[in-house]
Amino acid sequence: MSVIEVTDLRKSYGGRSVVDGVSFTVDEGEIFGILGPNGAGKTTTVECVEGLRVPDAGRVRVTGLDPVAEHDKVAHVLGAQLQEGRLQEKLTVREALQLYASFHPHPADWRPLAERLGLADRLDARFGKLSGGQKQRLFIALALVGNPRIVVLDELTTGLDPRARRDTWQLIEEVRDSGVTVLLVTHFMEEAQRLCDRIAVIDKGRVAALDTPAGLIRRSAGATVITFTPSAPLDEGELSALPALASVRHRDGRVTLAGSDETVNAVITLLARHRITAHQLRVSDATLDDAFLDLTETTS
Ligand SMILES: Nc1ncnc2c1ncn2[C@@H]1O[C@H](COP(=O)(O)OP(=O)(O)OP(=O)(O)O)[C@@H](O)[C@H]1O
Repeated sequence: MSVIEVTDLRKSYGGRSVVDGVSFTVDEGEIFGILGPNGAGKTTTVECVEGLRVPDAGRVRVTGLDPVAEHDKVAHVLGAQLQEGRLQEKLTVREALQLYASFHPHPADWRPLAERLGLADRLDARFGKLSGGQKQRLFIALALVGNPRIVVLDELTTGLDPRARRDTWQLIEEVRDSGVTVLLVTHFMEEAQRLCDRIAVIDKGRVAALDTPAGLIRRSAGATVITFTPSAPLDEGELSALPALASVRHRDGRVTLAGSDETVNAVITLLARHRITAHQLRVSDATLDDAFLDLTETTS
């Protein structure tokens, strides 16, 4: 069952189109990622879902509700993460949780929520004194305190160290496991690959691809990557004529080819023919990073 439906969403600022016909649906219980380069229109899209911006055209429904016309009802089913500047420095964790719980008709009990998010011993700490990771955990708690069915998290782990980021990922999985649908906006491929059931790659205001992380990798042109240091220079013309080749890169004497299994076999034959040895030969599957670059480059 879809809990979010976005159909042909459009939004311009000062005549410049930043969201240009975006459509996707989010199923109940999934972690749905919105991934894209800076300025792609990700935040504008999710803010239309939250009812914070009014679309120029298109249709947005959250559990069947219109986020603009029925904003109050949507605010109770959809929990949005606050942007950092929106919480007063002097507010304590307890006060923030109590305040946000008071906005909702059927709030969650904030005490076990604080416990679950590792904030139980920080209840009297002021917001301004929290670490980056603690602030992010508080934002998740505030987004969940209204007992929403859906939570929107935008660039949640930006600025966190690797450990805090991993802890936050675990929390997001726990939130999903508790039955809440997650709409996650992110820049980080690793984050999207690890967490998301499906991802919409947004580029220049359009959906460039929508699939599972594995599906996005499969559909990118260079799904297999082969890297080696040749014992003698290779002929560029012969390299670029390899079958199913998506890209060739040279760096510090190493050659990296993206393509398919066919490319791998052909380059090995080519090397053997020229009696060139491939040192430190590595063959690997492309990552979501490779797929992302491929997908966002080809839509220009
Ligand atoms: N209120 C506004 N008025 C004018 N332009 C805006 C406004 N909000 C966003 N923009 C512009 O619209 C474009 C898309 O912005 P948006 O924040 O949706 O992108 P994004 O994909 O979330 O980017 P980022 O990853 O950098 O946050 C950007 O070029 C931005 O400068």
